[in-house]
Amino acid sequence: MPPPRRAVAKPLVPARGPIPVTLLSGFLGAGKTTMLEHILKNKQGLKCAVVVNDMAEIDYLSSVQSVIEKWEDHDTPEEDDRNVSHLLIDQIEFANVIVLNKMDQIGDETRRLETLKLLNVLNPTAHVICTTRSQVDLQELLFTDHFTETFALKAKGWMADLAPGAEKHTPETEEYGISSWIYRSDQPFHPKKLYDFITRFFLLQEVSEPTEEDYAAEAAAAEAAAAASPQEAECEGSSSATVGQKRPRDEEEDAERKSVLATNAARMRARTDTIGHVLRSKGYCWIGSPARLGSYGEWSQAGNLVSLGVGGGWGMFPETVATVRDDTKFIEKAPCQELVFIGQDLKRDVIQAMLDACLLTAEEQAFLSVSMQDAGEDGKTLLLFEDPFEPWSLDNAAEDADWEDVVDGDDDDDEDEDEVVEGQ
Ligand SMILES: Nc1nc2c(ncn2[C@@H]2O[C@H](COP(=O)(O)OP(=O)(O)OP(=O)(O)O)[C@@H](O)[C@H]2O)c(=O)[nH]1
Repeated sequence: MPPPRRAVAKPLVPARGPIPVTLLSGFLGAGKTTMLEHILKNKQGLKCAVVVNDMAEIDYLSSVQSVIEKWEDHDTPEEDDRNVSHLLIDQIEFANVIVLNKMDQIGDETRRLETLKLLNVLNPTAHVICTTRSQVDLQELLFTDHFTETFALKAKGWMADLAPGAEKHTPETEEYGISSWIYRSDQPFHPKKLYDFITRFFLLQEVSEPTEEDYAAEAAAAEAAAAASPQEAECEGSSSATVGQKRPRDEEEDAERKSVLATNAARMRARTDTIGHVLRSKGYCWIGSPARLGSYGEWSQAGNLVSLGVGGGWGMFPETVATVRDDTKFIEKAPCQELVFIGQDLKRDVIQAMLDACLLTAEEQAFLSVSMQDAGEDGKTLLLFEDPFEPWSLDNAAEDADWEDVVDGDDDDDEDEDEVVEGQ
């Protein structure tokens, strides 16, 4: 009698055609190598080539179970333009499949559901798979044919929230206190008040496009460093006599780092106590300085860090992606505030009241309108309110916008150019 025929698994990938690519990313220790081994040992006839891009310098060890705490504790803005929180959130928002590994490490069912809920709010369209030792059905992971740029853009929960009519879909009940909420206003912020709000609760990282001068300064610095390299080499050599001892510069850096961490912790406490556990906020803001009125500010917060910089002119406002089909489109947008807040036990009323208090008062707005009307084209150079933010590079942004359209004018002839309104 012939031996029974062994069942041969159906290959996942067709013999011909383009080679499918799967991008696997995650923090150190998440279980990527374990997953790769699982993939490479597959019994489904799947032949895989692996290209590794090791980002070992990002010193981060976390299972997603502890994501909430890690977001708060490991912000290191000086080491990476995007801090660890932003990196983690970018990965979650971009993914079309999220593998939540090390489930054996999550003993608490509530914690598990809380994490799943959070992932769903951050990225409502991703397929989430819970695994232990990365044991995932490869059908769910590879060759899914899910990726399109539109899908990746749409995946961002905050963008879906900003889409017209999206609020209707927000569930009334908030499981585990995790929710998203939008702050909106059609009035500009007072720059100093907004700055104070941000720096009371977060670390602020101002993002600016490099200018021609920045490039020139960078090139000059590189040239100077190259010219000075023999001396530097000498210095390095002499420091070998003090092996094992910390150089003064290291101590200074340590002290600075400790101070950043202390500030971080204090702001996190203030934030949680006052406005709730804000994990993510993102959107567009409008700042009432004459030089900024024609541009929207792009606001992106994850954990302790708020990144803020000029996004573009209001005439080039990106259409919310939920309405985008194949391409990114731009629309004319009336200047406004649209900030999505995602978090746990958000104190919406407090955030609403505090941000409302950052808006220009009716009196300030009238003063702004009149001053700019009177100053004409020079209005953009007026400094009407204290503005601690770094100047925005308007090369690619507000120069294109018809900034005068965004300010109501009247016939009052107040001509106090360059006047700073004290105490406002
Ligand atoms: N308890 C538990 N341990 C796991 C699980 N998955 C992986 N591990 C272990 O976690 C450690 C890290 O796993 P790796 O697969 O090396 O993680 P990685 O993401 O490749 O790590 P890096 O290469 O450092 O980025 C190893 O000791 C694994 O055996 C799991 O589901 N549960």
